[in-house]
Amino acid sequence: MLTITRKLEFDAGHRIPDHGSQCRNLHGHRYVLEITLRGHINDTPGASDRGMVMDFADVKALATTHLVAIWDHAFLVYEGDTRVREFLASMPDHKTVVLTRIPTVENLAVEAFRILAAVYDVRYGDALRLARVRLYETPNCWADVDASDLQG
Ligand SMILES: Nc1nc2c(c(=O)[nH]1)N=C([C@H](O)[C@H](O)COP(=O)(O)OP(=O)(O)OP(=O)(O)O)CN2
Ligand SMILES: [Zn+2]
Repeated sequence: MLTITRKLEFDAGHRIPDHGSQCRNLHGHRYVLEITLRGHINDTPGASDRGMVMDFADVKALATTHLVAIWDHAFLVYEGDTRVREFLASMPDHKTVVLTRIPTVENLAVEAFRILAAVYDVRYGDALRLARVRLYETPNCWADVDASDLQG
């Protein structure tokens, strides 16, 4: 078994409602998402992905469908942030994602892990596991969620 990692990027707005400093303001980030998968190298003769744990193009496609396309250019808002939710709802067709937790990078990384882990569980079972999600909020700030962090 070994791991591979695919990096994707997306832009999103957020705020941390009770933050004591400037992060309570509406602002955005170019988030960098690193998806790490653990599996065996495919050695099936003639297979398109022979020699690979998973084709990076397929890693990208799955993550885009189930997460990145949904969060990209959206405003990620805490469900309890009623003032901002009302404001966003007043704008026709605004792309808003309502989250059950405050959109810190820690909570977003956990949510991303849960979404992607469910996708890999259904498709691949034990053959291919989501091992880690790393989410950068800025080049200097990030959160890691490892599979062992969410067990139990
Ligand atoms: N533990 C956390 N701390 C902070 C979070 C977070 O999600 N988890 N988020 C923020 C702000 O939203 C913001 O994204 C961070 O801004 P800032 O501290 O300014 O980050 P920079 O990398 O731009 O900092 P520099 O000092 O400019 O390098 C705050 N805290
Ligand atoms: Zn921020």
